[in-house]
Amino acid sequence: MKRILIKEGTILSMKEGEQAFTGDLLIEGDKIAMVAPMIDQPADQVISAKGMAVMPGLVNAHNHGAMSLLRGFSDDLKLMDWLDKKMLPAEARMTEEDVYWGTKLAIAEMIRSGTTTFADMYVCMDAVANAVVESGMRASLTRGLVFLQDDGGRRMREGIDLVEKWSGAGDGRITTMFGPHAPYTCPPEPLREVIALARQRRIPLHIHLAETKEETVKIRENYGETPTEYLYHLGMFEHTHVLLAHAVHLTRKDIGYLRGMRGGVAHNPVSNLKLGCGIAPVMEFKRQGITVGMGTDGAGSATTLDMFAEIKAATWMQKLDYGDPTQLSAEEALRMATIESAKLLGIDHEVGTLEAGKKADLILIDLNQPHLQPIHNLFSLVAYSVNGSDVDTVIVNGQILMRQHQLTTLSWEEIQREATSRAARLVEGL
Ligand SMILES: CSC[C@H]1O[C@@H](n2cnc3c(O)ncnc32)[C@H](O)[C@@H]1O
Ligand SMILES: [Zn+2]
Repeated sequence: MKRILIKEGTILSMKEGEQAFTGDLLIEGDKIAMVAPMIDQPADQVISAKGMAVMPGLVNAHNHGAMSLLRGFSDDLKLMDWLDKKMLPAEARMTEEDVYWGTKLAIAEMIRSGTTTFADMYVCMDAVANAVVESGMRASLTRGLVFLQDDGGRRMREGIDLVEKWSGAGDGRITTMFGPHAPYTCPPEPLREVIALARQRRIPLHIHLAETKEETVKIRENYGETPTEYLYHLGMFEHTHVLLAHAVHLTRKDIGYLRGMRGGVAHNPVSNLKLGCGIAPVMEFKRQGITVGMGTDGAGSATTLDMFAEIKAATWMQKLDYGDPTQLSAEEALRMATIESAKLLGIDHEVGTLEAGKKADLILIDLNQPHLQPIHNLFSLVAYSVNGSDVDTVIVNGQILMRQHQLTTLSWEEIQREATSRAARLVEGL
């Protein structure tokens, strides 16, 4: 079993109530064996973390990885126009191979900016899973289910195939969910079916909820309810772990329906800002004891997959919304991007904090840079001043995926070549 010893780092464990301290961390195989001020043990590889922050890898709780091929193709549109007129036509041209290379492009970007786990909702999930297995990343995978046209059950079958074929693959790095896309693309009957299936098989659900005002108007026209009430009355929040992406437009009563739910909300601040969707009631969710994690959404809307940008945006949005800089502190935002997101994915027993017994998913951030000195408070520095490009080293499941900014499991030249030509073909004439 390989032993990696990380020496003299500034450790930000993200354990509740623990402050940063100078110390060492020992990895044995795929797990953290010890975190302490000084570890004097033999190791196969010693990494000096002097001048570096050592923290849990970031957990991106909502993404559509292969949409990185559509980054920058269509901006400054309303969500429904952006989706219906631009994204869906381009996605209709996507082959399995496009999804594979688009996902690899996303994974390369995520590793380079310190993300070690991502939740992905997309199509051609064999391609996504292969990209995850080969890269060494950790992921929660979902086949997105749009039920607007009858396809004879093909999409649902693909969702079940994903769960049966890939749960636990990649040495346990892959978990799966069922993914009804959104209230406005899922009528009651198929939604009831997928909820029943999730309950029967004990598989979580991943769904977009109340992202725009237009969605609330449409669902009221169709069903006479808010999007949250619609899901609640179909029984989605009973006995099922649910990951709700966005959750921007909820009434007080809606938030009440979520109280006590399993799972929680994946907040996507940059996408919400860029598409002008609104500000999610993050502080109210937290007050009601609802878990709130963080994601980027796809690069087609967020434009980058840098979770450090999301952390900043999340805090700024709450401060602005309340006109009060004490709202959503640096530490709270960092918790959302690590342990709270891990809870949403149902893997908080494995990742999200640095402690003995958990999987060795961690990042080293180079603090020896002008914009990261001096160091008064590490939570503040990491939340407000660090950028994704400051991440030096990334380890997932005990495997080094990036060392001194160099990817070790992926060929950037190959990804760049494939992504460039495929992206051009997807958008030609659209
Ligand atoms: C059927 S796979 C997932 C599906 O979701 C689309 N998508 C990407 N971003 C968003 C968003 O912000 N709201 C709703 N749907 C979104 C993506 O284009 C795929 O078609
Ligand atoms: Zn999304």
